[in-house]
Amino acid sequence: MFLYGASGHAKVICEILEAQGRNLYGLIDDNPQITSLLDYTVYNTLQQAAVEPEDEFIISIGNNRIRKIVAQKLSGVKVTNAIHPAAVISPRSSIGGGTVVVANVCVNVHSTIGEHVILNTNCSIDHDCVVGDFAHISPGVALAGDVHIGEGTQIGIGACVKQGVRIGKWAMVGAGAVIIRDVPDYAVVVGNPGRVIKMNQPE
Ligand SMILES: CC(=O)SCCNC(=O)CCNC(=O)[C@H](O)C(C)(C)COP(=O)(O)OP(=O)(O)OC[C@H]1O[C@@H](n2cnc3c(N)ncnc32)[C@H](O)[C@@H]1OP(=O)(O)O
Repeated sequence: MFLYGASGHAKVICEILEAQGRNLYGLIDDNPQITSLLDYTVYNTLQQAAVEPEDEFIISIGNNRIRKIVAQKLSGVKVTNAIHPAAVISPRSSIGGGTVVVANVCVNVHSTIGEHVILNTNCSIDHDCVVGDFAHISPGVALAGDVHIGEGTQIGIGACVKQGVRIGKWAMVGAGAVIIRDVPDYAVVVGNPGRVIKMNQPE
C-alpha cells in the first residue's frame, strides 16, 4: 500500500501501519524536494512509484479541504484504513474507507465514522455519533453521545461537545472549546461556551 502526502500526519500513519504489521511500499508527494520520510521512499507521481491497480492508498494530508481535493483526483484508486491496535472501536460502529484512527481513540457503540476522516490521538467518540467525511477530530477531543459532525469540519485539540449537539459542515471548533449548542455550517467557534467568531469560506 501507499500513502499520498508526505506530511507530519503521514509519519503518524507510517507508525500505525508498522504497529499493524502492514507493508508500506512508499509515499507519493507532488513536492519534488521530498525524497524520503522516516525509512520510506517518497515518489513524485503514481507512475514513478509503479503503482498497480490492486495497491491500496490512504491520503495522508491533514488539511481537510486538500484531502478532499486529492480524494476526488484519485477517485478510482483503492482506499484502505489505518487503525492503531491500541484504539478501541465498538463492533457495532462503522469506520469509512480512507479513515485514520490514531492510538488510544475510543469509538463507542452505534457510531458512524465517514470516509477519509482523522480520529486523532486519544479522542473519544461516544455512542450514536455521526462523523462526516473528511472531518478531523483532533487529539484529546471528547464527543458526548449522539453528536453529529458535518463533512470537513475540524474539532480542535482538547475541545468537548455536549450530547445531542449538531455541528455543521466545514466548520472549525477552536482548541479547548466547549460546545453546548448547535453550530452552523462554516462557522469558526471558540471558547467556553463556544461562540462564533467568523465564518469559513464555503467550498
Ligand atoms: C496533531 C495535530 O497537530 S492536530 C492539529 C490540532 N490543532 C488544532 O486543534 C488547532 C485549532 N485551531 C484554533 O484553535 C485556532 O486558533 C482557530 C482556528 C480557532 C482560529 O484561528 P485563526 O482563524 O487564525 O484566528 P486568530 O488566531 O486570528 O484568533 C481570532 C480570535 O479568536 C481568539 N481565539 C483563537 N483561537 C482560540 C481558541 N482556541 N480559544 C479561545 N479563543 C481563541 C484569538 O485570541 C483572537 O481573539 P481576539 O480577536 O480577541 O484577539
